[in-house]
Amino acid sequence: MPPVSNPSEGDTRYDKDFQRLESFSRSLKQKWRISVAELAFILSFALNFAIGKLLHLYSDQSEVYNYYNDKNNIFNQYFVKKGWAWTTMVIIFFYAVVVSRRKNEPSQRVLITAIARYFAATLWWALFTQWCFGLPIMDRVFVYTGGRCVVPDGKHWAHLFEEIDGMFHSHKVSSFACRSLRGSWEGGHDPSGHVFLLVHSSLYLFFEIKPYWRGWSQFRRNIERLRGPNFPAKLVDTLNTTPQVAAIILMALWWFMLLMTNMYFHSIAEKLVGLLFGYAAIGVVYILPRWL
Ligand SMILES: CCCCC/C=C\C/C=C\C/C=C\C/C=C\CCCC(=O)SCCNC(=O)CCNC(=O)[C@H](O)C(C)(C)COP(=O)(O)OP(=O)(O)OC[C@H]1O[C@@H](n2cnc3c(N)ncnc32)[C@H](O)[C@@H]1OP(=O)(O)O
Repeated sequence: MPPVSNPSEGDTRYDKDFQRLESFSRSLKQKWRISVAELAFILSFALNFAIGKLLHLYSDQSEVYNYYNDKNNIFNQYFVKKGWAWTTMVIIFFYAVVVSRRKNEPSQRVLITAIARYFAATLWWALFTQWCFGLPIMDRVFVYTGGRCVVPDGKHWAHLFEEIDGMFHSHKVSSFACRSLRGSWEGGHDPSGHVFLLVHSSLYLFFEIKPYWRGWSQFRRNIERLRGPNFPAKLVDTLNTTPQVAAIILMALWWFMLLMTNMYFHSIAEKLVGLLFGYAAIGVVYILPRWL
C-alpha cells in the first residue's frame, strides 16, 4: 500500500511556500516599490530575449527562417510599423469604457492623469523614434557611433551627401529618409526601434490597465460568457465589461513580434539598447513617482 500522506503536512508546506512568497512580495514593495506582477512582466522581456536567442541557435535553419523573418509580413507592416497608433486606439477605447462605466463617480481626475501619462509616453516614443530636435534619438546613437546612410545616387541632395568612391554617404539623414531613398544604413550601432516600441508600448498598456484589474478568475468568467450562440453581441458585451481584453490581445501580439525580432534581427547589443530605452520612460512615469 502506498504511504498515506498527512494532509496537514502538505498544507503546512504549502502555507510555508505561500508565506515565503508573501514576504518576498512585501520586501519587494518596501525596498523597490514594485509588485511581483510588475516585476514579472518587466522581466518577461528579458526572458523573451533569451528564448529568441536560444530558438535561433538551436532550431533547424529551415524553421528559423520563415514568414515572420520577412519584413513585409502583415503583422510587421500593418501592426508594428504603426504600433503607436494601435496602442493609442486601444487606450482610448479602454478609457472610453472605464469612463462610461463610472456612472456616478466624477471621471475628470482619472481622465486628466491618463491623458498626461499618455502624452509623456507619446513624447518619449516620438523623441526616440521620430524626431528629437533633428534626428530621433535612435538615429543619433547610430550616427554618433560612426553610422551613415549610403545611397548609389545622392546628387540631388548634394548638401546632405558626400561622394566617396562613387557612392553617396550621409550622417545627416534619418533612418526613415534613408529607407525612402533606398539607401543602406551602414556601420555604427543601430538600436532596435522594434524592441524599443514593443517594450515601451506593452509596459505602457500594462501599467495603465493594472489598477482596473479584478483578477484572473473574474477575467476568465467574462471570457467564458463568450461561449454559445450570438458571438458578436457577446463580444461587444465582454469588451464593455472587460476592456482589458483589447489591451491584452495587443500585448500578446507585441510579445510575439518581439520574439520574432529577437530571433531574426539586429545584434544582441542593439536589442539590449532598444530594451533599455523601452524601460526608461516607463520607469520615470510609473515607478519613479512612488519614491517621491
Ligand atoms: C474618451 C476617453 C479617452 C481617454 C483617452 C486617454 C488617454 C489617451 C490620451 C490622448 C489621446 C488623444 C489624442 C491622440 C491623437 C492622436 C495621436 C496619434 C499618435 C499616433 O499614434 S500617430 C503615429 C502612428 N505611427 C506609428 O505608430 C509608427 C510606429 N512605428 C515606429 O515608431 C517605427 O516605425 C519603428 C520604431 C517601428 C521603426 O523601427 P525600425 O524599422 O527602424 O526598427 P528596427 O531598427 O528594429 O528594424 C530594422 C529592420 O528590421 C525589421 N524588423 C525588425 N523586427 C521585425 C519583425 N518582428 N518582423 C519583421 N521585420 C522586423 C524592420 O522592419 C526593419 O526593416 P526595414 O528597415 O527594412 O523596414
